[in-house]
Amino acid sequence: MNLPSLIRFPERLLAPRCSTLPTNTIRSNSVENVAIVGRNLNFSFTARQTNDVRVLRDCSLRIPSGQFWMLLGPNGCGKSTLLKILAGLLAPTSGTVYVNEPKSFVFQNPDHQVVMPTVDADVAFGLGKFNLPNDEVRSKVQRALHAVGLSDYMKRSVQTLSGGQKQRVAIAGALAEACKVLLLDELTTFLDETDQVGVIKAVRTLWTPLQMSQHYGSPIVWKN
Ligand SMILES: Nc1ncnc2c1ncn2[C@@H]1O[C@H](COP(=O)(O)OP(=O)(O)OP(=O)(O)O)[C@@H](O)[C@H]1O
Repeated sequence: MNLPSLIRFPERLLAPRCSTLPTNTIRSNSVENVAIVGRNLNFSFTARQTNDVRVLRDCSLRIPSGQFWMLLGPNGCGKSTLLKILAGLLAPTSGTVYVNEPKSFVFQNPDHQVVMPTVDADVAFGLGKFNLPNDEVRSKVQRALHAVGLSDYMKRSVQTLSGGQKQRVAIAGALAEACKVLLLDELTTFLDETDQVGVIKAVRTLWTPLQMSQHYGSPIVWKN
């Protein structure tokens, strides 16, 4: 995959020099405001009946905090694969990757992600690991759902939602967890143009106070 042709607004791409840089080297080299670093990423799918499918070849990228980036490229060129590597769902065949934590990945198909019976329970699901008081969970869920325009859907069964609404519930779950990196796979699958703009505004609304109070930004990478 030719990465520079896929990422819009690149600030600086790392020169591909070494394919086996240890992760701790990336961490120590990374300046405070870098959220994603990938170096010389290679990835192949191993197929039994056909030759291995080589998807990524020496991909390097560096994404500073506080920016929206978009992966662009033709069908099958490896955009989802790269996002899954950044999300930690796939391990690269070689190369190194660093992504600021916590990070969230929103699947192309929200049915793979929206798992609880009601909207508010689903948004609260990821907060379970933080052992927060109920009031705080409720407040985070309300803020996140408000940000994605679903305040009136708190008690709705997720089965009754449209694809775009489910996608917004999945994004609300990621926002509620105050992730520092949000990876969105195919934002355009279910959301119409107005909803896409709405979601981007929502993300900015919810993240701006975080950026101001905690002095870090939150890059969003989404595939289009
Ligand atoms: N599990 C798999 N086994 C073998 N090959 C796969 C597998 N998953 C994906 N591929 C192949 O890897 C390549 C990259 O797939 P990927 O889904 O990353 O592309 P993409 O750029 O996201 O495509 P699209 O824009 O169509 O969603 C494709 O050629 C695809 O056929």
